[in-house]
Amino acid sequence: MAPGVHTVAVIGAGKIGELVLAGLLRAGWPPDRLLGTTRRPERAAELAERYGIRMVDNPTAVTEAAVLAIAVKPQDAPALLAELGPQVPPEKLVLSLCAGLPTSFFGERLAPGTPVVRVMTNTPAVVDAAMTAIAAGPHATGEQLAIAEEMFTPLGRTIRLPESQLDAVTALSGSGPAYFYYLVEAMTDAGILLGLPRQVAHDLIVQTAVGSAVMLRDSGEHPVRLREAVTSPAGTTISAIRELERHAVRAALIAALEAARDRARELAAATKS
Ligand SMILES: NC(=O)C1=CN([C@@H]2O[C@H](COP(=O)(O)OP(=O)(O)OC[C@H]3O[C@@H](n4cnc5c(N)ncnc54)[C@H](O)[C@@H]3O)[C@@H](O)[C@H]2O)C=CC1
Ligand SMILES: O=C(O)[C@@H]1CCC=N1
Repeated sequence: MAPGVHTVAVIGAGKIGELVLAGLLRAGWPPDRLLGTTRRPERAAELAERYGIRMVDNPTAVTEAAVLAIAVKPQDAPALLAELGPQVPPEKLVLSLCAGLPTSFFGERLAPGTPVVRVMTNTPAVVDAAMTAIAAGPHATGEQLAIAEEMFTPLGRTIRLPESQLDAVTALSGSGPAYFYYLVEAMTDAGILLGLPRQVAHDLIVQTAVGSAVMLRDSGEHPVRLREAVTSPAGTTISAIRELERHAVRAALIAALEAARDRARELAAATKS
């Protein structure tokens, strides 16, 4: 599919919506094939100026776009769908970028047969390094999944998964960048404790994170082997690893991701009350 064959409207152009619009423009989408909507007029003016795209109201987006990418917070989705759902003709493709909400949430609020594809991307989309998972809802065809894929592949990697795995994906890769930034913050603090200037500590950790990530991606080696190669007998690394184990960092990460998955489920459950 050539970029811009379909007009795409991002409904709720906040942080993620903006990343998608900017990424599609970088991928060659013509600005006149992109629309955005927001609640605040100042935000609409800012995006129109920054990207040269047309910011419209929600009903205009529904009329003019073939693909509606819903990027509001899950908590705002019920009100949005109450307003918009009855206006969406079933030949439109609805992409949900919302954490937690199953495609059935949209199915219940849209005309019967409207195709819905659930997408979970992440903020490294800003540097075309996103991880995006795509899942078909009941009425989405292979062709419609391919449209979602062709929109998100220029922003990084995409993977097709069953919808039942999307809450876990949200916990791992959707929220994932935050865990890495948290680790960088904590390791930078450690550098300060060890007497390094903050900027030096930051630069050391960022390049170490980039190098380690590229090695993980490109070497094909298991992370355990990569870690073992750093861990010399009676050396420095094993002393650090012993402390990580003593503080149950592995168990903390497992619990943290389980909590994120559970929160995704709660967000969906809250739309039923
Ligand atoms: N921030 C992240 O890293 C990720 C977020 N997501 C999902 O993306 C969605 C958006 O998240 P963010 O961009 O972080 O939130 P955000 O709050 O920055 O963006 C949401 C935007 O929707 C607008 N909005 C709300 N109701 C509207 C309506 N009725 N009509 C038009 N615009 C409306 C808000 O004004 C806001 O600009 C959420 O569902 C979230 O779960 C998914 C993956 C990663
Ligand atoms: O924190 C959140 O709810 C969103 C979804 C995934 C990343 N950020």
